Parts: sequence; structure tokens; C-alpha cells
Amino acid sequence: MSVAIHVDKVVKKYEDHTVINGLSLTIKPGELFTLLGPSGCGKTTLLRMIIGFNSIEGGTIKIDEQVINSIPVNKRKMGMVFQNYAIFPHMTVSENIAFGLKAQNANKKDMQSRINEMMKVVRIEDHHAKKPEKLSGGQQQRVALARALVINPNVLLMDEPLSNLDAKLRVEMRNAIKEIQQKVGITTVYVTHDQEEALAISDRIAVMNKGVIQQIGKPEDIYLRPNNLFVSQFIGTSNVIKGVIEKNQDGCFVVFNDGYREKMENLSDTVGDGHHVLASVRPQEFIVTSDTNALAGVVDKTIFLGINTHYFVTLKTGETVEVVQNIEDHALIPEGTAVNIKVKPKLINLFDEVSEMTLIKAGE
Ligand SMILES: Nc1ncnc2c1ncn2[C@@H]1O[C@H](COP(=O)(O)OP(=O)(O)OP(=O)(O)O)[C@@H](O)[C@H]1O
Repeated sequence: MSVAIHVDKVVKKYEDHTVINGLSLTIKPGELFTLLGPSGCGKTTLLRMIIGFNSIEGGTIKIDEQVINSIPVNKRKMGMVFQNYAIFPHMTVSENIAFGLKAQNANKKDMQSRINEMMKVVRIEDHHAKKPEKLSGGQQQRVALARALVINPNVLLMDEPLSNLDAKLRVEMRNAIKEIQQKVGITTVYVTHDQEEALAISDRIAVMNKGVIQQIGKPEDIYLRPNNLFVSQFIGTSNVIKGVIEKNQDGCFVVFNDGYREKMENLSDTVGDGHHVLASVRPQEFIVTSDTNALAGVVDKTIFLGINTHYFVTLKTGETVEVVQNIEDHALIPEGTAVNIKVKPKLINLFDEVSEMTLIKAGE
């Protein structure tokens, strides 16, 4: 049975420096939950509080109904995989995996069948007699994963497990981790600063900044409807353009600084006439058009990347935006060309200029 993790108003202080001040979240049984955020935002600190390597200065952490604040690490029934694998160089693959079990005093026959089963799950059985130096980074990470899982933990914690791998192996291993996690069905907390990795692997993501949760949601929700400007900037590429709301009997419009106006159907009721906004527009949310009700600009740079072409366009207002167009829809636009670009109003996000919080109606 998978467990839930309840983090309730936790506080972490390193001497007089408060890194996390009253953070709450719930991780559901069996889900792969990712803590995502820039370096230094407190992801590892929170992970170490869950496993018990860090003390907790306030609040509670519960596994199902049990408060675990003062339960020692070795009694928490959690497995952890680190960025640097932390497998023993002098032991073979199966000896490394056996290590965790030995500490549990399991009997020899049970131990061997459990090790074999785990090696199969992570697909490392063909290498069982090899020492780590004969394994690739991805294979070493599979051993680390098997060693963490062999003790049948309630929770699996992974701290930047793919950072030491090259780009191709990272993609292969993130698929492998997701598959293994689903097969085992274990509640997993995964830490990364890589937004693409988080989108690819997670059931849900918590985006953190400066020790504070900015948003928790499914990858697609966080990507499509970020709660605030920080999340929209951190997940994927976003252009930010200033605008003002015009509200009249015909509806609600966002008017950009050069006069281009676009009707917005999904703004929250609190948005009023004259409201200063920041529009966050992903490169693929622009359309190059012959319409003159559009942002006028000049293509500064054209980068052809096969299926898509990226254009850097300097607008009349002086802002530079990145525009991505599918090659099937457009002939390549040479540098120096004057262009008009519109936004796709259903896809873009608007934020309050001061609070930087979303102005899109919930659920739209
Ligand atoms: N042992 C420690 N003593 C004092 N300060 C610490 C300690 N560990 C972390 N910090 C501080 O706490 C903050 C959060 O660090 P943490 O390692 O949790 O961030 P992170 O989001 O995991 O970043 P990274 O991705 O770089 O590891 C940072 O300001 C860091 O300097």
C-alpha cells in the first residue's frame, strides 16, 4: 500500500537564517511529485527534512497519519537516490544492491530472490557481477535505484538523480525512472531544477522560489496556466509584453503599447478598465500576419531549426520577442523583414503588473 506525505507549515532554519517558513503540501499515495525551482530555493532542504537528514524547526511532516518529525532516518522506511549515485566502487552490482538488505538482517534465500527481482525491475541483471567502474552513468544510476528500492521502502526520494548524465542518457533514464516508479507504485519525491525533466516525469509539480511554493499542479496545468509571472518565466520560454485593459460594452480587451488590441474572453471579474498588465506569451503563441491590428516589428534574427523556425523580432515599442513558427505554415522570413505579429488570446496569460499574479479566470 502506498502512503501519503503531509507537510504542514514546516519551518527550516540554519542557525538564524530561515530557509523555509511555514511550507505546506500533500503528496498523494503512489504519485511522482516533483519539487522544481532555481538553485538555492530550498528543494534539497525540504527533501532532507522528509527523509530525516535535516531537523525541523516548526510544523509537522506526516506519513499517512503518523507524525515523523522525531523518527530517526533509519526508522522512516525511505529510500534515497542521490545525484552522484553513492554506490560502492569495490562492490559488484548485486553486492551493492544487497547492502541495504543486509542491514535489515533478511535471510539469505529471501535476500537473493529480492535482489534478483530488483535487478530485473531496473534491467541491470545482465551486469550483476560487474563493479561500478565497468558501468555507464545510467547503469550506475539503475543500481542506485535498485539499492534504494530493495528494502521495500514506503517513500522514494530522488535528488537531481540525472544531473551527472549526458543529455541523451538523461532522457533515457527519466523514462526508465518513470516506468520503474509506476511499476513499483511507490510514493516518490523528485527534486530537479530542470523544468523539461519535471514536465516529462511528474504526476504533479510544486514550483518553488525562495522557500515558498508558487504553484502545485499537473505539468500541463502549470505550463498552460501559470499562477504568477515567476512560474510562467521559469517553465519554458515566455515573452513579457506590457499592456492595459480596456473594458467597454463590447467586452474586455488587452491593448498593447503600440495600439494593437485583442479581445480577452477569459479574464477574471476583478479586472477593470485601465488595469496595467503584463502579457506572458510563449514563442509559439504568436502568429505572423498581414493584419495591421498587430504588433509591428522587424526580424533581427532568423534561426532555422528544422520543423520550427525561431525569429527574434524587435517591436516598435523597443521590446524584443521570440517567435516560433512551424515551417509548414510559413516560408522562411529573412532577417531585416518588417513583420506584423498577433497573439493567440486563448493561450496567452495576463498578470497584474504590480502583484504579478494571474488575471485569468480559474478553470479557463
Ligand atoms: N547546511 C546548511 N547550512 C546553512 N545553509 C544552508 C545549508 N544547506 C542549505 N543552506 C542554504 O539554504 C538555502 C536552500 O538550499 P537548498 O540546497 O535546499 O536549495 P536547492 O533548491 O536544493 O538548490 P540546489 O539545486 O542548488 O541544490 C540556500 O540559501 C543554501 O545556501
